[in-house]
Amino acid sequence: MEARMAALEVRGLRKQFGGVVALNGIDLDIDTDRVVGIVGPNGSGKTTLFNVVTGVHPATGGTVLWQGQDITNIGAHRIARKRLVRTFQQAMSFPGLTVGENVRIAWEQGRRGGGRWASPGTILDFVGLAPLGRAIAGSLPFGSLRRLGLAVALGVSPELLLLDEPGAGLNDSEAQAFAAVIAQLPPQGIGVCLIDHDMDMMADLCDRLVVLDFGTKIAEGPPAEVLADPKVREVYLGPDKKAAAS
Ligand SMILES: Nc1ncnc2c1ncn2[C@@H]1O[C@H](COP(=O)(O)OP(=O)(O)OP(=O)(O)O)[C@@H](O)[C@H]1O
Repeated sequence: MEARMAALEVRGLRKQFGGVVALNGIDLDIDTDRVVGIVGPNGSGKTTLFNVVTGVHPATGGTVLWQGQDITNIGAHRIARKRLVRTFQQAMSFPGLTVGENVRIAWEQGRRGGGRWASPGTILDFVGLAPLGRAIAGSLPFGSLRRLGLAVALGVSPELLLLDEPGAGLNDSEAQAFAAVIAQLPPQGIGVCLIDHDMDMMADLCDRLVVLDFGTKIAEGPPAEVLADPKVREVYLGPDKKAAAS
């Protein structure tokens, strides 16, 4: 029987910035029917992984396959057109335009080659921004701006969405509401891979966690299993505190 391929297959991915090895041979499979979380301490290579997979930075070595095609180093715009889309920590939009106009621009881009949304309004409904469609984007409170960032990313009809710290800066109830929207993406056929430091949210939301440390994958699996792994506890708590906590 032929082995089934994951939508995104990362093999031996390496990235060096001068003498700094940010990614040290990462292997990763990601499907589009799941929420996969990437966690790890500051500087462990999470954002660099997103940047290299989506062509923002060239890889130093290794390969990235998307739907069976080698997309390593083909450039960020070509990768985004293949519906492998990332968001940045800073929500992006045209601040002088309305919320609806921002989403329409992305939706029109996504419609070329067959978008999944019937109209910009369906995206606004999905992310809970419909009542704010006529508001000027630049005037939105932070929580709504985050939703707009998601709506714009969804507008281009991703099959896999890479979200970099979507919960950063949100209060607890905003983060919970945002997580509830993210959880609805895989049932719509949109896979999610996200980076976040909020371990409670990640444990609730993710089907699988991948843990990076110094550019190396040190653990991967269901959240409860991964968070109980002594290697992971050591990375987060340190060897002394791990002993005290156990
Ligand atoms: N553009 C760059 N130029 C030089 N070094 C970089 C660059 N981007 C990342 N690095 C280095 O690569 C390593 C991994 O950084 P990265 O931002 O990927 O970590 P991270 O896990 O996303 O961290 P954080 O949780 O703080 O966002 C760090 O040592 C960082 O200083």
